[in-house]
Amino acid sequence: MSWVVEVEGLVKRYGRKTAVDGVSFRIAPGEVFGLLGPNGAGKTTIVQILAGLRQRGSGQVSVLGRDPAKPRRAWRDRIGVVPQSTNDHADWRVGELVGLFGRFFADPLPVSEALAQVGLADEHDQLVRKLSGGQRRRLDVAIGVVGRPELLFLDEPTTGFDPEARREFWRFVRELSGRGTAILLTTHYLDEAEQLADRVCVLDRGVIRQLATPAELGAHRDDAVVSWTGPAGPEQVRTDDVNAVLRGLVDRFGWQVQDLQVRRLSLEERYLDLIGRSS
Ligand SMILES: Nc1ncnc2c1ncn2[C@@H]1O[C@H](COP(=O)(O)OP(=O)(O)OP(=O)(O)O)[C@@H](O)[C@H]1O
Repeated sequence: MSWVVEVEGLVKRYGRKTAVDGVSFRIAPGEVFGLLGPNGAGKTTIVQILAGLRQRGSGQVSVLGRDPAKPRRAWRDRIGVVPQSTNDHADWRVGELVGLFGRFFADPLPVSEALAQVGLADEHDQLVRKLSGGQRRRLDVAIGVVGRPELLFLDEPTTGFDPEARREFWRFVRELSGRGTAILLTTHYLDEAEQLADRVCVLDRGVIRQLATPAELGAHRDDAVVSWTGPAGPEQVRTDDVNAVLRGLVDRFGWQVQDLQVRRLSLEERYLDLIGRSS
């Protein structure tokens, strides 16, 4: 297997702050790889290093078979980057702008096709400043895919989207990966990673807490939450021994335990555990 991305022992420091602390992972062709983590986890730093936009401190990195620290024109043609925030280009028309970026690539998509892929076909002649927030973000993505990248970096692509726009965008990402594009997606949203990613890398404070498929991430939820209403009001405990908790409750209240509920730990709670922010 030839990996699209190979990262081994990546470290990046900004002054005395260690932003990325010994991270290793690989991305396969056509894979959607989710980098999930809270603010400051190191996601953008990793994307920038892999996209050749920032120098690493130490470690080995190979992207499409090359070291991104020494980017070449032909290599850049094979990747697409949708950064977290982009310049505005407010007075450009949508189609002109995508066409301009397309000219940087050897074999760009026709503008109409790039716009159609992100659902902006009808906005070809629209001024960028007249687009909604969600439409602008889709324009960023059209610019990211116009060069037919083999690997696309999407840095928090759906921040500010309404639920419908997010679902549409998710459909687009699935189509793109279905056509063979590998995608590195950074996100704060657990549901987005769960929906889109073949594998999810949970990152916190520069360290990988877990690297697993979404199903595996959920499968580790051994703990349960038992809740009831006692004399002082609602109470709950987390436990890996539900029977012991239930026996304790019966000892206290007899068989009249009010509002008794037992549920599995949610994926969200599991994620918060992983990043050390227990609910
Ligand atoms: N240019 C910089 N100079 C100094 N520190 C930086 C710089 N860029 C990032 N950092 C710090 O490095 C850490 C990781 O930042 P990074 O932007 O990579 O995280 P992130 O996971 O992308 O966060 P967010 O979700 O908020 O975008 C943070 O503590 C941040 O403050």
